[in-house]
Amino acid sequence: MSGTMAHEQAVGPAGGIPGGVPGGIPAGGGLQARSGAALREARISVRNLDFYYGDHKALKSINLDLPDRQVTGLIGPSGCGKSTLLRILNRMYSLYPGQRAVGEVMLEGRNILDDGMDLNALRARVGMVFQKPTPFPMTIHENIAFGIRLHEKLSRTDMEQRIEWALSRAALWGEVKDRLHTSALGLSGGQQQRLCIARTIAVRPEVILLDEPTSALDPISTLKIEQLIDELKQDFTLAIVTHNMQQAARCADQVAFFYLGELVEVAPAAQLFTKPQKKQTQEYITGRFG
Ligand SMILES: Nc1ncnc2c1ncn2[C@@H]1O[C@H](COP(=O)(O)OP(=O)(O)OP(=O)(O)O)[C@@H](O)[C@H]1O
Repeated sequence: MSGTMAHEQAVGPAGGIPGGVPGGIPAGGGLQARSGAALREARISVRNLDFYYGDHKALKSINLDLPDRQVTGLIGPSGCGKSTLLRILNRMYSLYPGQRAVGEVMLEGRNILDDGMDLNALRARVGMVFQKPTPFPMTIHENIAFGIRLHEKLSRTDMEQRIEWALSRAALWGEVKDRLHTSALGLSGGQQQRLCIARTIAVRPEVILLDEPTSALDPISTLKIEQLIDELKQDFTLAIVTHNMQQAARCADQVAFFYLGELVEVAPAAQLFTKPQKKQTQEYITGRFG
């Protein structure tokens, strides 16, 4: 992902291997997966999806539903295709010639892979937050207003209300309300990541994609983002890529395990972590391979 990431971050509308390393789950022990609610109806349905980087087929026949206003965790070893899947869900890959998706990604009855899809509108509906916080080099206020202006024309009052709403939903308002017109680059890493989440929320998306959103953050900032994810699912459908299985267990209602471009297993989090159906899943979550 790294080579293309800076470009993708700039155009965003609003925007290891765990075996034996932190994030791996010891066999049979210690995991508190969300045992929660039954999975809801799909907000996004992926059907028979293949993806190509030139001749390289990076995803093979993926079928996956993202349940409405719930969190789907995407896990699997490095290079298995997790980030690639996220980049398909808001057509980020379309920025690059030679990258191609075949199949269906249905959002509200429409295949977003269709040629006629309005990509600007799609990226407002399906927002993305990246691994490294990526505030624009402008004020906190402008960081939020910039994305809104790409999609909507709001009166001054409505704009101010929307900015406050987005920062509040991202659990940042209290910390920044007195410094809205100072540079976003003066915020801590964790605050910057919440600002990026606020920027994504500000255009009122239906779906929020998070690509390892806490891997650059300290444990306290990580906890805040995880709490935020839990709150955001009241209104938004979320998908989170993570290498940290405890994080997947804490945050996700449903977990999908990928390996070598294939979706090996998808299940409610508690089930996947306690009773995986596939040997590869079992081996991965217990840190026996990566
Ligand atoms: N721009 C690219 N051009 C060619 N191949 C790519 C490109 N980006 C990713 N790939 C390949 O596609 C496959 C899936 O990569 P992807 O980044 O989706 O994996 P990932 O599971 O997100 O990995 P990580 O956890 O390390 O971020 C890998 O084989 C990778 O080398």
